[in-house]
Amino acid sequence: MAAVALNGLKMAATSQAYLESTPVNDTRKLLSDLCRHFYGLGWVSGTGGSITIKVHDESIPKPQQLIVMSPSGVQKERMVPEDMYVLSPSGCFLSSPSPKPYPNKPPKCSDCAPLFLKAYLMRNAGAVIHSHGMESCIVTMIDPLSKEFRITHMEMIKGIQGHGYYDELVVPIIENTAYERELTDALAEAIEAYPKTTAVLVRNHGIYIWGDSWIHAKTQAECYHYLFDAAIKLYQLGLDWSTPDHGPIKKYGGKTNMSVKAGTVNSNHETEPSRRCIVLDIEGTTTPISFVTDVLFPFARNNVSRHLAATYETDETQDDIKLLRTQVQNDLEQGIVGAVPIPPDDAGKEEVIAALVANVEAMIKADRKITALKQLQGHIWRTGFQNNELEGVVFEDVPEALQKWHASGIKVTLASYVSFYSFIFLTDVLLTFYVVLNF
Ligand SMILES: CSC[C@@H](O)[C@@H](O)C(=O)COP(=O)(O)O
Ligand SMILES: [Zn+2]
Repeated sequence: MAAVALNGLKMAATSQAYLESTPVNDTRKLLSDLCRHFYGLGWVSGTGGSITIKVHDESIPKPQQLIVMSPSGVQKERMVPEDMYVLSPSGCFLSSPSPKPYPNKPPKCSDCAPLFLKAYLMRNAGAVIHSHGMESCIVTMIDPLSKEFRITHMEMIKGIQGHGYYDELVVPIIENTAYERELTDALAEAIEAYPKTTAVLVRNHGIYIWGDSWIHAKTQAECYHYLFDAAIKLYQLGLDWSTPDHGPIKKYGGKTNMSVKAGTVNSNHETEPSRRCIVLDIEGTTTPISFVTDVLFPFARNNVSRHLAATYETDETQDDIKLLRTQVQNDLEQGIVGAVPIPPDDAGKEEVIAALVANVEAMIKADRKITALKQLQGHIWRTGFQNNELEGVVFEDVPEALQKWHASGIKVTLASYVSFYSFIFLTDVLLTFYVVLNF
């Protein structure tokens, strides 16, 4: 007989015959098969992780069904049906594996047993999986102070009992301890506090997942791991997995609003935003190259004389002239084509400017990337922007991108081969963000 009546209920018989029955043996085999599969997924490597399944018997209510559990500290992918423990519903050992020769350790039931029993008792589970999957570990480390993992608007949430696509999935996180059994009370408290949850994360360790049956536990375990993996990848992309649109991670008052916040913890146990930076080129990135070649360069070339004449007495232009003199002197010594001597200052402003213009035109024609030329061009462009003779251009998606990155705490730096002054005056958008982000 597979079951006996007790108090009007049927419960698993503990006869040797039942312990050797097909349902028990099938469950032993199923458990070893699943563990081999889970090893392939990285859930039970290095002897970590564990699994337990109730012996399904239609004639026995689940709370009275026997429990099959994996042994402790063994190569989980190499377990065979005979290695399993069989326990009564209350956790008494009914069958233990035989010792194996050296180098195997003496058999011992999984250290997770008291935790598994909590899930059976408190949630009437049919199976419990304890995974050491890397994603279940790392997702608890992104914010070491977080007590929950939250995610929404992901199709795989539908694989978690009682959840739809639009629901927010909340998984409690408990703190790890030196020994697995010491997690028991915290796990029970989390199960109590989160009536909807079918899993509890253990920080820096892994996760316990249960379901009505082994299929349900496995399905959910796959969905949980998928969601943790997605969350980590979204985080690496600077995206917030916890919000419906999974947009850039936002910061309020220096803190992110993610349910598991980004960043590191400083000595005051405050989360600091992670340091991330995007360096944007101007030409061809924020701004069409044609703006530089067709507008900026011709403007500088056509306005050298006018600019020098209008600003000749200023310190800035005198500094530009000084740089040009030094450059031209070197060029003359090296026989650079187009270099012409610049008369001394007392030769008169017009003569000096005429020589400067001749040199600058030759430098532009030769497309020389020299500081003396770039500095002067930058000043000419700045004057052009200030007088509204030049108007900056950016691609249409630039303002929104800058806004998003800025809001998510990403530092944006602009770089240009043309000139410092060429880009900070390109548009109000670039100027605003340059000032906000760099000063
Ligand atoms: C790598 S050792 C991991 C164990 O300490 C424990 O966390 C674990 O998950 C497995 O326990 P076990 O007793 O082998 O079932
Ligand atoms: Zn573990």
